[in-house]
Amino acid sequence: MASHGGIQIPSRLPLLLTHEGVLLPGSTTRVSVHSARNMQVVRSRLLKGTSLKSTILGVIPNTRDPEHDTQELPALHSIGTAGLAVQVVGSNWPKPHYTLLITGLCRFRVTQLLRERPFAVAIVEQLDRLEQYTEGQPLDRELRELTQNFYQAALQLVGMLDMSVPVVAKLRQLLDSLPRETLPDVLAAMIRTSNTEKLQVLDAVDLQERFKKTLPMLTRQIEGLKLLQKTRKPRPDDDKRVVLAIRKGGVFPGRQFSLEEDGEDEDGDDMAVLERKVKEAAMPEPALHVCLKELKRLKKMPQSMPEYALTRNYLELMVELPWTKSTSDCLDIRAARVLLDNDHYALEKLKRRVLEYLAVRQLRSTLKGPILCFVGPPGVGKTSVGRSIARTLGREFHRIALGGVCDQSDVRGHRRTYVGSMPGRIINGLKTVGVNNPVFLLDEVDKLGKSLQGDPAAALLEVLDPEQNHSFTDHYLNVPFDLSQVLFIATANTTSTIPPALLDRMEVIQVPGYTQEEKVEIAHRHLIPHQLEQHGLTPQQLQIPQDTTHEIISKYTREAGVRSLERKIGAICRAVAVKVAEGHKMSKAESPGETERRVEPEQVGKGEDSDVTAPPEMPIVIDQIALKDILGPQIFEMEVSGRLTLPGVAIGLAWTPLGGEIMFVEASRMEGDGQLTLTGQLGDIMKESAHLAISWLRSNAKTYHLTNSGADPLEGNDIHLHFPAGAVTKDGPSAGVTIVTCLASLFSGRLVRSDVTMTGEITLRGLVLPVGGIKDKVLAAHRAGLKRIILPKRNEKDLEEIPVHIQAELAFITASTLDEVLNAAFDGGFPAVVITHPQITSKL
Ligand SMILES: Nc1ncnc2c1ncn2[C@@H]1O[C@H](COP(=O)(O)OP(=O)(O)OP(=O)(O)O)[C@@H](O)[C@H]1O
Repeated sequence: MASHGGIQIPSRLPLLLTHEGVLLPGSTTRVSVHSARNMQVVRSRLLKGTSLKSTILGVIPNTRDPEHDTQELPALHSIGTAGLAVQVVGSNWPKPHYTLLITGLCRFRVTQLLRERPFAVAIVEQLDRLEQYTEGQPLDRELRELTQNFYQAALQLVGMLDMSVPVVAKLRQLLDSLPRETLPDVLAAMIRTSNTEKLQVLDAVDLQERFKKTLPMLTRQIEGLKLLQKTRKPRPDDDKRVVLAIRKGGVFPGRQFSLEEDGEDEDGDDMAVLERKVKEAAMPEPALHVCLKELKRLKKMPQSMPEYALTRNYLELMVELPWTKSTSDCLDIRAARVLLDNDHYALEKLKRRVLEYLAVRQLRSTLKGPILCFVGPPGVGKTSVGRSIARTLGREFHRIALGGVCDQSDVRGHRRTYVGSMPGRIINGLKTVGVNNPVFLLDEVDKLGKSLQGDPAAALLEVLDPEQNHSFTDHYLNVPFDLSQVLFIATANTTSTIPPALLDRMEVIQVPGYTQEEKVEIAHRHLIPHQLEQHGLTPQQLQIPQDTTHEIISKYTREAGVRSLERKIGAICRAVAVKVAEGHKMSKAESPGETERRVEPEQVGKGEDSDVTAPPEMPIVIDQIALKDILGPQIFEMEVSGRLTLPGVAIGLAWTPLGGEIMFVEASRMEGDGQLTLTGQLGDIMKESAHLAISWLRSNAKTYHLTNSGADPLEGNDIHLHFPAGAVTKDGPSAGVTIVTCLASLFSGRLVRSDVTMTGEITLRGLVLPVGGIKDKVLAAHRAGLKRIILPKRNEKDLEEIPVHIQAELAFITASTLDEVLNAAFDGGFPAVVITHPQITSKL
């Protein structure tokens, strides 16, 4: 039996014949066992044997053992490696086989093959004679140098491997602890070498020769790694890693790149990056303090913990917030005026107020001013004026839609203890714009809701209050953020539903609806060019004359703003775009008849006939017929005419958040016992107005001849008052005069003038009090084609707001008493029998 450094292999060894891979001493490899002979070795030696000796096999490389017993054993490689089978794994699928894990012990030479079946057994001679080292014999100089060079190269190689510092340190330790003579075998097994090369190493029985054979393989590997590193793109934080490595004392020759294992590596990196970002975010002291604390916690947390992600998200938000980042204002009032004028037609009052506001801000260079709140019907340009303000100031713009928000945490965020907690809309907005002085448009403040989750309006109070908002604390952040540089603008459709405390902090600027003419101008200056651009059309392709715009406005839209007008123009553009794209002619396209009249007469008859592939005549001009083709039959009609043909109907004017409206009031009388029925979804104030009106008429019935026989017109009668469009809730006192007029018409049997409309609150004594929303109401009357408007006398001043050309088309009658109203509402007046009769009042 041969011996070597404590390893002693039996002189008779069962042979395992392998054909893939070469087992070298000092390394461990997996060997797949399929062939009959090898299977027998496993079964009889490894599975049955119980001694350590039986687990030592002679592994002969490069031999394919024949599948069938009949076939002769091929010539065997004379040198093999004695190996210790440390693990046997068997499987029956797809066919019975074993996988062995074998550790190479030492070389041997086959001296005599004892038998071939059922497995080969040979007498062997242990080859590795390494006593020179272990027994302290002096090495010859060449071998010593070789060994030293090899060791250095091995160190260099380990240093170049892309592994974490601890792994490299371990490898280094291993290199130091191994006897030097084993290094060629160990490293040849580790590095990228072919089977032939490994076979050469195995065959190099002489140690010196073995060093000589393996050293070039090692240097080749080092060169290869160097090349790889050169071609590899340096990562942005490579420098930092090297610095980190130096600090940790982990410098290895040739090692310049990553020092950590991949997974750990990225994480460690990320942490460092995050930490750097936290320090660079220029946050105020309290926020920085919290961040550093969280960062410390995060470093200790395993990634699998749910809190890890939460804390990380928090930190990432904190570093993204614009604590000190801001844009510089570039306000030039003259330029602002031009810009506002260019962006918006009309809106004079609003633009004037905005300019004043900006001018004051420029002079005082402070933000502590009122918060502007634009109140008006939808589509009148409130949002877009807000956007223009941001542009004039050169600031970022962000719109926060508050419609339907009924949870405090929408504004102020959720506490971080909640799963899925988020910051509120204010902080989110700041993160989006990335600066701390944007223009925030709080859209639809009047539509804030309330719920069990707290009142969002209360949270907004803090946001909007210049005294408090420098330390606004979002629940998610849990540290104050200075909002004092943010310019807040609010919009609403009505002030009535804005919480009073919020309204108190804002300066309301009413934005009334547009007149027909203004809408036409807006359409031609802004909406049509914008829609053309949106649809990829040019004015050379599509023209919409002013008459057509008038038609669209009066027949297809009924709104105070211009939003649905814009949509209709969009619909026209789409229809034309299809025609342009198809190459069809708009005129005599496919079908004769109406379609052929879609263009102006001059374009018809220019040889278009049935040429469907020819491009359409440019520009395509939308006339009334083309309009009907595209938008369909008109949607709205002047419904006034025809409805005033019976006594007991009058037209009033109402103000709604959507603008002014004309409102019909109908009354009918039937036999009964003096009951009053009111229908049409009326609010309390409206009901009171109805009762007031009835009372006044009853008390004045005699004066105006409203009864046939008795003193009370209600005697033996029930009265039903109806306000059509019952789906819409109506409230407010301004229908008082209309109800009186309607009932007066009913009782007197006279028709109200068909061109008259009115508004005004009444008192029991017959006085007419002023009401709001005059401009919107007048515009609605004008839209509806009514010519005569009865207003409370004290509202006369509001007429100034009405454009002159509209005033010219309307007759305004101002009244301070109901008597004046009735006289103006009926043709030929509404005379009282004895106007100054002293008994009238005494009858009350
Ligand atoms: N005076 C105007 N000049 C030019 N364009 C206008 C004007 N008024 C409104 N517009 C245009 O009308 C469209 C609707 O306006 P915007 O969205 O600002 O309405 P809004 O008043 O904010 O409505 P909402 O109350 O529904 O939010 C926009 O495309 C806007 O450019």
